[in-house]
Amino acid sequence: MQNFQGVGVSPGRVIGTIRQMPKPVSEPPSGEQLAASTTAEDAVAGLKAAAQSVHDELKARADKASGDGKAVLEATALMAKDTMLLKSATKLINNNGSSAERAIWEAGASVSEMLHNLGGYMAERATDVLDVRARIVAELRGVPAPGIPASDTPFILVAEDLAPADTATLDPAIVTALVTSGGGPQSHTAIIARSLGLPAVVAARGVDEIPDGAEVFVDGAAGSLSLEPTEEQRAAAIAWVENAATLAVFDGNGTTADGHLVPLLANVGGAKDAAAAAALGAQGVGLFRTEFCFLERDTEPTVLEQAAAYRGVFDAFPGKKVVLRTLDAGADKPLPFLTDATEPNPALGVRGYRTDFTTPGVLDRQLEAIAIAADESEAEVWVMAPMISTAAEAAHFASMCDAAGIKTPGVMVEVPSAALTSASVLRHVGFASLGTNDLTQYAMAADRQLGPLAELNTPWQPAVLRLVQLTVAGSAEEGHGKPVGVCGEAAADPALAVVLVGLGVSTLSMTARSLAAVGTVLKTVTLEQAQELARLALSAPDALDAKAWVRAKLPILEELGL
Ligand SMILES: C=C(OP(=O)(O)O)C(=O)O
Ligand SMILES: [Mg+2]
Repeated sequence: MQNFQGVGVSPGRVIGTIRQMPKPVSEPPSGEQLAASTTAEDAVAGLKAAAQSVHDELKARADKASGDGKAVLEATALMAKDTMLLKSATKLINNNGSSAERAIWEAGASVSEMLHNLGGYMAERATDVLDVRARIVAELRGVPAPGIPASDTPFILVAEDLAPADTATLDPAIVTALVTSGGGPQSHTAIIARSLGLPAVVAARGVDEIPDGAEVFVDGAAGSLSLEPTEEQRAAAIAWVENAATLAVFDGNGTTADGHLVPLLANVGGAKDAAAAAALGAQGVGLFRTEFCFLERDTEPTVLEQAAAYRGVFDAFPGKKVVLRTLDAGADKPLPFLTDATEPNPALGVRGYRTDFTTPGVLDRQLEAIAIAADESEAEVWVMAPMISTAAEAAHFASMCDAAGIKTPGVMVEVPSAALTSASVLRHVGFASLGTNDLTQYAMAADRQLGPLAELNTPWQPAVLRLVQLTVAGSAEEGHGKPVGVCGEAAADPALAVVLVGLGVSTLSMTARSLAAVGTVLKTVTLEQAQELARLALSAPDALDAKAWVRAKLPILEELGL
């Protein structure tokens, strides 16, 4: 039995056969000409046939898909027959003697650029053209199409990493687990896998070499993949399915065994997520990532457009708390109307609240939109700014909220300086929410997207836990005791959630899929036991020990496969 070890990012135990994600299609060399044995006529016919078969394949998949995936596939299928694309490629073959591959590559680039420049809906199609040209080149070369392999039968997907666009067509009924050789635990792939409830392991070196069709056992909590599953592993996979019912529904009551209340909230990116989170029992929203409503936009949305988007989330939680985060543009979430794509070091650049320094006015207008939406809804709306570093910034943000008529301003604590000075930061605002994804990245100086740094980049690092403890202590200083929640991915790890409660965190916000698991485990410990586990984790010499020591004291995790 051969084992591959990575970092577990979403629990679940499954057995299945693997399919490797095809490598991205490489660019045909610039100036590549038709082969001597091929006429331009033949090349054009070959190109048309390849485009037709790409269209037919995508159309067949669209017919079977539903929801967002169906729409993406239908739009891409249509693009494969786009006359402008094929005409300009034909011209390059006939006039320049370009190879069919090179011709479609160049034609795709210019059509994509033209669509991009048109803006709005057309600009959204620009990436579809690039996807289609890569598929046509793959078809011409006779190699597998890029993207998630099409299949009618379930499989375990192995990839170097997933691009955000791949995840739109990820069907959890077909892909039963996800294992990547790259990607960090706070990467986009990891966050998506958790939100789909898909068992997932990242940064598992060597898995790219496993042949398609090999039967494997994946343990998403342990972060492992094993070839030739044992009888014990088969039994564990069956037990996971049986436990799934317990872990599917949260009873809407976050509490420790002795009745210490810890509201369990959801992280959402828009109205659809919010409705799903409400259905899964979320007690409110602890992080509404507003930039997710506008990731495709080149231009700033109007105040009314914004108000409508925010209203969609507020309306899913009447009478409940919704913590909205103002635009966190930059680094892993670029917004062309706010961020400078040429920054040499975007994670340390003008991102989050800092965009107000360089593009003043956008934040004021966002606050105006939030106030309109909050006025019209029954949700209890709290508003926080991302990437606050100093007490002066907190004070400035609070004054902006006040001017907009927003009553509960807060800050995200995700920069170590804010954690270390939380007493003075919190003096100006009503609450703080710890963003452990960025707090870890900045405390450990480790890019959250990078697979090779996965061991550094975990919120189990005692240094990160100490920053959490200091943030809570700062709030208790001077007796103001303002609430400090956690909305980073750390809150979705049931063992770490217990530690966070022990450190004095008052709410936990996570992908809605994790609510039931976190709620179930939290109910098995008293507040005093959680505090004891927090002390244990803080005393560990490193992240691996902190995690192992705490997990050893929570046998329910192993029982449920978490
Ligand atoms: C919740 C966080 O924000 P994001 O992941 O959107 O940066 C965080 O940094 O922990
Ligand atoms: Mg963050």
